Amino acid sequence: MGLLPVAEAQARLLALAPPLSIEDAPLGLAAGRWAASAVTAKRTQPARDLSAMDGFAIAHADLPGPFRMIGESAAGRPFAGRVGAIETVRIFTGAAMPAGANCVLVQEEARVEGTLVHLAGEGPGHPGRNVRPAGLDFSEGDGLIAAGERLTPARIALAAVAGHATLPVRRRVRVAIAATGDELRPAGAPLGDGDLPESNGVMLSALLADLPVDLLDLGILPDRLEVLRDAFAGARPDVLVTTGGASVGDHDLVRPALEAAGAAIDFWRVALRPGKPMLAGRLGDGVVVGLPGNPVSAFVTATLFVRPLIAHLSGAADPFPATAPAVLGEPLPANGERTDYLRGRRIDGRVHIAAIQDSSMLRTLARADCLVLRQAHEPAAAAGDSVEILDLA
Ligand SMILES: Nc1nc2c(c(=O)[nH]1)N[C@H]1C(S)=C(S)[C@@H](COP(=O)(O)OP(=O)(O)OC[C@H]3O[C@@H](n4cnc5c(N)ncnc54)[C@H](O)[C@@H]3O)O[C@H]1N2
Ligand code: MOO
Repeated sequence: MGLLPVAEAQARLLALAPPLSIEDAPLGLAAGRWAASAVTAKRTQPARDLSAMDGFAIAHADLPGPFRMIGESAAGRPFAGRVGAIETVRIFTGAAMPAGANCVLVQEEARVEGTLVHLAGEGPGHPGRNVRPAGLDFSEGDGLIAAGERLTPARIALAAVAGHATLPVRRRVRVAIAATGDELRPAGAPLGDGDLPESNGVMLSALLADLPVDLLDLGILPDRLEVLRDAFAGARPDVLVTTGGASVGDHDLVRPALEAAGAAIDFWRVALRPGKPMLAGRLGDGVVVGLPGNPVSAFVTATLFVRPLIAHLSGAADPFPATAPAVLGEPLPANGERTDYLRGRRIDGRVHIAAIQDSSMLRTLARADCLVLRQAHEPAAAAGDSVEILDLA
């Protein structure tokens, strides 16, 4: 198997499984998920003409008044009668406009004497002034959220006011995470000679925290084929994510262990730096993604592959991270055959590239606020050139 171009690998990964089944989620549990079908308005908003201000509902033709106050309209308590000639109704923001009135005199421009209201300012300039007409926001039957759009806080609120208590979403994704490597110990545990605190598993959990996942931590697995095989075969999640053991060394057993567990590997090795040795395939009814062990490689491949896979399974129409243009702070050499994601940091509007890009170095990753994308075979770039970045901030 040669090196697969990144975009091709991403497409093949998503093709391994369709989005998960649909369920109705209460609004409070729908946030951050994706609409599984189009959401339309069950009602018109506002349902009728409402006042946009606190003041007095009048007929514009009756200006300059004075007006005789005949009642009150508050939000939720509309005035039942009708505003006749040079009459007014005390009205509050969000309250229904009474019949016969077509604008609102704001209270700052009114002087009240008993039941008489005098104009004490410019007054509403035209009929309809300070009134929100019925249907200003949307009308019953309008399409509000498209299938595949993320349910942001604003869309949750929109759905609520459109009359929905639940929204159609894909079920949550069950994700199992396994770190592999004899040298790994849980963070904070005592370390023997050659031991290393485990960091990829906790990084992955953190990286997926804003996605609709139920995480299953398979912990740290040793470099032993049978142990790996049994752990991989037993988990049965929607997505199994492994880290480490993906390369070609004698102790890199993830691929053979997955195959022994019954996995069909779809691809191994991507034209990507960092992250070349990643693999993906099907295991049982789920998808397995094997990430490289180097911490920055694991981060980059999780960002480019695991998060988009979870978004895709959750019904996202646009599952891949967005890139944006930025101005390069220093020159970059021509790129080789692998698409490069360089740790960068924006200072005064220019992006500066960390001098050493070794994929073991977490401190440069933690300091980076973006990844600078260099396409395979991209020519050298000068300071001031535009580059594409992936925002990490
Ligand atoms: N002869 C070759 N050697 C290597 C190649 C190659 O093509 N030919 N590829 C290199 C590349 S690129 C990468 S990336 C690494 C990835 O290899 P593995 O996925 O097999 O990763 P490991 O060997 O298991 O670990 C690499 C490194 O990362 C540390 N590690 C692993 N897991 C964790 C974890 N959960 N938390 C923290 N740190 C972890 C591990 O201790 C190693 O230091 O292979 C190159 N080699
Ligand atoms: O791809 Mo490895 O991730 O270059 O270090």
